[in-house]
Amino acid sequence: MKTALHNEQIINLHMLNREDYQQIFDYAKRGNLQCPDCLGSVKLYLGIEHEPYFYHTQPSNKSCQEAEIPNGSDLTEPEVIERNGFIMPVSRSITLVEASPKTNFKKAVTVKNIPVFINQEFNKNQVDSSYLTKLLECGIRLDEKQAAAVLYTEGSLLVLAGAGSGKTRVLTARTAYMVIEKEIDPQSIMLVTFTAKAAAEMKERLLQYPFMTRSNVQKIVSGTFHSIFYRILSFHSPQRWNNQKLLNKEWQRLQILKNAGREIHLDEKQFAYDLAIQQISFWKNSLLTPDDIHTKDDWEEKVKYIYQKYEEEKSKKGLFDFDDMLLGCYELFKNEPAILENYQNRFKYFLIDEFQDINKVQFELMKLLATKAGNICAVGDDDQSIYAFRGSNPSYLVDFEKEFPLTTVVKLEQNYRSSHEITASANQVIIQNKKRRAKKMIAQYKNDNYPVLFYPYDEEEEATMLITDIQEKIKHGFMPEDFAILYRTHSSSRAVFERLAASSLPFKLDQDAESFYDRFIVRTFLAFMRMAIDEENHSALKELLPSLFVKTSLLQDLKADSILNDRSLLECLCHIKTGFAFQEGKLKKAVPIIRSLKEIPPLKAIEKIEQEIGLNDFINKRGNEGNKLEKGSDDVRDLKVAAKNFTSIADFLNHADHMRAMNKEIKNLNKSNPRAITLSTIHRSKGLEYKNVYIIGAVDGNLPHDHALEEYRNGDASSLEEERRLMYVAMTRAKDYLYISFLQKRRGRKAYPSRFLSSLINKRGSGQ
Ligand SMILES: Nc1ncnc2c1ncn2[C@@H]1O[C@H](COP(=O)(O)OP(=O)(O)OP(=O)(O)O)[C@@H](O)[C@H]1O
Repeated sequence: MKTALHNEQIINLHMLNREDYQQIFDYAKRGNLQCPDCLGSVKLYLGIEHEPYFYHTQPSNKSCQEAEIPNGSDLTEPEVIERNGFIMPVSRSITLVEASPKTNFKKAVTVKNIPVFINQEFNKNQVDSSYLTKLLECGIRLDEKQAAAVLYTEGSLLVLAGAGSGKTRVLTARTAYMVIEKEIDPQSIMLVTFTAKAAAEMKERLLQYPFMTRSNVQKIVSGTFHSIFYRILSFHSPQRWNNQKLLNKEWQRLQILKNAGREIHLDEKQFAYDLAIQQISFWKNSLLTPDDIHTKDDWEEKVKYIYQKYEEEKSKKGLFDFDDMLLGCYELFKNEPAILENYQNRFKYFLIDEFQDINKVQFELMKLLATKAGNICAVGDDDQSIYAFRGSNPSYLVDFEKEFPLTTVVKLEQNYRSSHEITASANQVIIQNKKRRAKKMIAQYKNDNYPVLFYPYDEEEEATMLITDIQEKIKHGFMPEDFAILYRTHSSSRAVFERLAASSLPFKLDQDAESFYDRFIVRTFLAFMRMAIDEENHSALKELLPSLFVKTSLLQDLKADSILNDRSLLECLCHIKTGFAFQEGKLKKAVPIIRSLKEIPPLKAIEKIEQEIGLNDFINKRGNEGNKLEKGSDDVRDLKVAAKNFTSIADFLNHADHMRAMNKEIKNLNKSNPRAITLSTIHRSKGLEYKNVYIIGAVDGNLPHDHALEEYRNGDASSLEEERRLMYVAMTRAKDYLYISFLQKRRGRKAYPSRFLSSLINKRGSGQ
């Protein structure tokens, strides 16, 4: 059904402006739409599988007729007027829409452009081994390549493990084989994982192997690089490496850097300290002291200066950061050969997971320890290297044989996770990267569920469409834990969070994911609106003062003025003495503008704050515009998209407060709920798998991110390749169903499908 009644007026989906679909969806949700025929309540379907249509919420007694669209030859645009935000034909009839049909909706398409599936019987153990037979008896099956990697224990081994190829299975089966079958002392095995969670999972899985006892598992030295090397350091000098001296909070490090920055007059608000912190960590992990650095530009020169000062300050106070744990151990081994030898004699076998994410200091440490015994097994996938910003470098994996010339290489190319349709699509994306080791994932099965590419109008509709899809699937038997919604940066998840929060679906999100409405620039805009509806709002005033370049210390004067002269806090801004006539003039002008905000919808209010109060200046200074990933100006665009749904600022503010509270509640409630939909950045989803995966915001500027596109335009393709790997990681999390959203508008601007996927849409494929 393409028509419905709203306030006695016909709404026809063929006539509706594309951007109004969401609003109609919301009207329907509130019960404000009727069937033009039986006047029963109808809703709007806005999902992925079908084009939008109205449907009865209760079965209708009548067999309702569709309000027909004339089948005329008149395809000229009808005369239209705008009413209640909707475009309506001027001469319309209630039951008949006199207009030419125009379908604004772009239907979802499926990926078809992939090779046919060839059924291959790979999962047979062709290697004759009693160990493999024992494993099979316990239900643990290894394919030929996996078996080869498990049984090869002496010498250096590189396991190139494609996504979903069972590297965790290989690492655990190999460790169990060494301990149980080869009777290798578990204390001589070092098993390094990328996260503490992975280490715990590895131990848990090891216990499932025949004859592996808890005591054996506990004897294996396993953990992250940081945990293992920190244990070594604190054993040798517990005073120096006392964890009380660890700078474990980012603000602690920032404070030292900002103090150093003041010496060279760096503007605290404008200088991108968060990037500087990353750059310093990158240098440290690359074993570069300030003296080794040849700066590329003025920015790096400044970062180098504060890096030097940061190191001096730390050593003066005996403090250390996470990077120092690895550097400290590296220095210990270099300076104390006897200690190094001791560890070289103790550890005989090294297994390193996620080798593609290793950085220089980690690589050098492993080399120091492992070269003597020579039994090193590195497992990784260069296509899943996504931590370059932390100093990770896939070239240690790509060029592994240069450092360990007698290496045996085993390629695991069978993908046990995803269907052929998903695997082949992901292959097609990743082969376009130039810097990689050639390999190809081969799926074990096909299910005819081709990845779906869908075209929401904007972020709001994207959220609605995928929640509709999830609800439909749950009705058909899927569980909430079968779903993951993945995004490039956390800020892209605002609309999805809001839609999920309004539904009854359980969902979980990263513990460090702050609410969109808690972001600094967003809070500032909201403070203006709060002040407009409550002129005595003390905390809102405090929050907005910096954006007017008024010192918060003047807050006391404002309060005193308010009491003494009996005027509202907002009014007091007109009388405040800042010492600058120009600024006082601006404040006088700002007050009536702030007051006027309460009369207008929130979207208009945001524009007014930007343009008439002049917040753009403030955003330029304080909005982290120097940042690569998260800029204040982008937050303002996101805020406008969110505000579009509201007609009054009071409602919008209530909504924002509710969402902030929900963010905290959801994080507490579903922290460890295994029965929940996962909302996650792509980075955090690594290593995980779900039956259904939705990748949202797959458009140029987001994935690939703008910063990578800019670097590519300047001749450096490495970030773009890393972004493509992110897309690959996201796609390969899906087992059975994969949905990718091509927003038509992102942050209020026209958006274009991610260039990474053009080979899946166009027959001829694409370049970078
Ligand atoms: N030989 C096998 N036969 C059947 N299933 C297997 C086999 N090996 C692994 N699997 C299954 O394949 C899936 C992927 O395995 P695993 O999580 O170990 O992959 P991975 O290589 O670590 O993936 P990624 O690197 O993409 O995170 C798991 O569900 C695992 O149980």
